[in-house]
Amino acid sequence: MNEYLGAFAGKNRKIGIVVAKFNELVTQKLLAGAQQTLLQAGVNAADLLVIWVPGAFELPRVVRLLSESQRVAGIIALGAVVRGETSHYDYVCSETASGLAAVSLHGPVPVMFGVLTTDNLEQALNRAGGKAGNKGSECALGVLEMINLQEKLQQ
Ligand SMILES: Nc1c(NC[C@H](O)[C@H](O)[C@H](O)CO)[nH]c(=O)[nH]c1=O
Ligand SMILES: CC(=O)[C@@H](O)COP(=O)(O)O
Repeated sequence: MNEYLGAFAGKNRKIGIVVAKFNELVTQKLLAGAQQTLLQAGVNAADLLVIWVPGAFELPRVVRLLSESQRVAGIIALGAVVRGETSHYDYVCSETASGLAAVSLHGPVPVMFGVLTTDNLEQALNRAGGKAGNKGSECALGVLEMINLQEKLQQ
């Protein structure tokens, strides 16, 4: 697990975790998975900056502000978008995904897409520490890898 730390270790650089409150039953589990994995990898708890937003649609703006703040070396965006009766789901998913992708592509730090987009709550829970793993934990390993890659490519 420590191989993920690489250039990150000993730099006291922070990792931002921006979490949507909507479907908090799920997103709390995603956050716990991300935090546990980062701590197991050797990141200090004091170097984790957790910010809550109302829903997934608000993730891109706050992630962009955090990215541009120069306070963190990488960001994990966490959310759970569960299909309802209308097309609202489609717009929330597409705009959240494209917004976060733009911040990761054009901003100064890597952004991990940890937003579940599911047809029902069961599918979401299965991906937040259930039988299909924990998307938050996956993003934690990914953000460390991306930080290290960026460090090497910018040397
Ligand atoms: N239905 C879900 C939402 N909807 C709320 C939006 O994300 C947004 O907060 C609202 O449209 C106001 O701008 N958000 C989720 O994260 N998950 C959902 O299932
Ligand atoms: C993803 C959503 O915004 C969704 O939960 C909203 O539900 P509905 O389409 O029934 O209004």
